[in-house]
This record gives sequence, C-alpha cells and structure tokens, in this order.
Amino acid sequence: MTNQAPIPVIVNGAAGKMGREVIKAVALAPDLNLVGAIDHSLEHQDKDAGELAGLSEPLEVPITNQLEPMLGYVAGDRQSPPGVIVDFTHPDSVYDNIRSAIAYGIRPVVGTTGLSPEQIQDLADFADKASTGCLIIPNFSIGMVLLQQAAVAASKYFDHVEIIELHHNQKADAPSGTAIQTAQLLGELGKTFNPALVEETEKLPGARGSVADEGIRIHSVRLPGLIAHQEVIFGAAGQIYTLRHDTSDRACYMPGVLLAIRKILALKSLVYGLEKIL
Ligand SMILES: NC(=O)C1=CN([C@@H]2O[C@H](COP(=O)(O)OP(=O)(O)OC[C@H]3O[C@@H](n4cnc5c(N)ncnc54)[C@H](OP(=O)(O)O)[C@@H]3O)[C@@H](O)[C@H]2O)C=CC1
Ligand SMILES: O=C(O)C1=N[C@H](C(=O)O)C[C@H](O)C1
Repeated sequence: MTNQAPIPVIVNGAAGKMGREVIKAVALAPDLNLVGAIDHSLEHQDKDAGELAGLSEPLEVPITNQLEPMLGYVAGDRQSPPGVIVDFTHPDSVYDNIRSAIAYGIRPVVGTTGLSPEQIQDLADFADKASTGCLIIPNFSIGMVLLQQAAVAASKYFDHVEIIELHHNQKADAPSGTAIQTAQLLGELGKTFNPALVEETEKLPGARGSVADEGIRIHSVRLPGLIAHQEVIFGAAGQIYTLRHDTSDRACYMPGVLLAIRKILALKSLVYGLEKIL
C-alpha cells in the first residue's frame, strides 16, 4: 500500500449506460478520486453523479456539460497525480474530446468506438508530440481479448472466416469497434481470407455484410434485448469452428477500465487495445 494521492478521474458521458457503471467503479476504488462528471444531456445537468449511477450515497460531484473548464481545473491541481478522463460518449464527439484532454495534459482512457483509422493516427501523432499517454480500447472485457487470441491462433489454419456482431439497438456505429479490431488482428498475419469460389450477386445490397481488411466479412445485428455479443466463425471442408463472447452486464468492462486508468500514467504515447496493457 502506498501513500500516493489518489488519481483524479473525470468521466465523460457520465449519464450514459457505460458512464454510470464507470462512476460506480471509480467511486468504489480507494486509489481513484472521481473529480468530474461530464455529460451533455440537458435532462441530467446538476444531478449528483453518484445518485444517478445508483449509489446509495451522493458523491457531491454534479453532472455538468462544461468539459474545458473541468479539464483546466484538474490540470491546475499540482498536489495530485496527473488527471485521467474516461470517455464513453459518442462517435461524433470522441475525437475532439481526446484532443482537448491531451491539450490540457489530461490522459484519455477511451472506450467510445467509431474513430476512423485516420483519426486514430492523428491522435497518436498528437499524443506523441505532447508525450502524453492515451488509451483507445475497443473492448474492455477480458473475455473478448481471449476470444481474439483464440481467433488469431485459429486463423493460421483456416482460410475462411466471417464475423457476426450483435448489439442493443441504441448503438450508433456499425460495425462495432470490437469487430473491426478483431478483423485487424486476423489481418496482421498478412493472409487474404475467403478466396471467392463463385461470382456472388447481392439481390439485396448488404446481404453479405461489410468487407473489412483482408476480405473478412462483418455482419451487424441490432435488436432490443441484446447487450454486446460477437461470433467469429471459421469454416473448412467438413468443419465449422465457432468462437462466441456474450456480455450480460456492463460490469464486465470495469476491471479493464480500472486497469487502464492505473496504467495510463506510465504511458507517453497512444496505445490501442486492452491486450497491450494486460
Ligand atoms: N470499449 C468498450 O468496452 C465499450 C465501448 N462502448 C462504447 O461507448 C460509447 C458509449 O456507449 P453507451 O454508454 O452505451 O452510450 P449511451 O448513449 O448510453 O451514453 C453516452 C452518453 O454520453 C452523452 N454524450 C454524447 N455526446 C456527448 C458529448 N459530446 N459530450 C458529453 N456527453 C455526451 C450522451 O448523452 P445523450 O444521450 O443526451 O446524447 C449519453 O448520456 C459507444 O461508442 C459504445 O460503442 C460501450 C460499451 C463497452
Ligand atoms: O456499444 C456497445 O454496447 C459496445 N460497443 C463496443 C464496440 O463497438 O465494440 C464494445 C462492446 O461491443 C459494447
């Protein structure tokens, strides 16, 4: 046990499904100090972040939409370790959020998906110049890291693979960040998957899903009742090998989020993927 002051943590997207879960996890961690709760939702302005997250006691941290003043306030606190901002907002705003945080020297732990490869490269350059750690993690669950590792192992032996990702129907982006990352990891072997055997015609556009790197197809399902699920299906003559991950509670992401908050202070550049910090 060290006597170090707790790490100041801001949660952006604090009123959302993931934000509320992060508020609870941070509040219960003795080495972390929730100092700010940002959300642009007008419905929740000034509400106590702890009460909104379902904690029995208020945390005395009000929800506010004032991101830049909060970043400035935390950056100005010289008594505490550098601040960390956890972002679970929206694909449209996450790029600007990360740039603002890095500009203030606040370390971004990013769960929000939907960043383009160009945006990620630009953010990596910006974090490098600022010598500031930045973590972009498409999926914080350990089960998904294990699925991806098993998929990479299998891909040496199978030439045919497709991905199906299934999510709740409030998800803004498709395909999921996790499915894109899974295809990238499979593609890193330098192999081209799914060599065409016949000329295919889509009678309805999109019937065969989207085509990611190295020819891997991704199919996106959106339905109420789902949380987050992914299948990676390998096929070869006479056999099918299916890997599947299911989430039943967003609490599954919290060990990964807390690990990222603790690890980011030692980083000086952008790191993409939970597997890199385990
Ligand atoms: N990496 C991972 O392991 C995981 C990643 N995700 C990703 O996290 C993101 C959020 O997911 P989820 O919590 O389900 O979404 P929600 O819609 O439930 O929550 C997002 C919250 O952020 C608010 N918000 C949107 N834009 C801004 C902004 N510019 N500034 C401040 N607040 C904003 C929203 O307000 P309003 O509703 O009023 O717009 C909402 O309260 C998604 O991209 C999702 O894919 C989700 C689960 C796990
Ligand atoms: O929106 C979600 O819910 C999730 N989003 C992430 C993604 O796009 O991969 C992670 C997880 O699948 C849940």
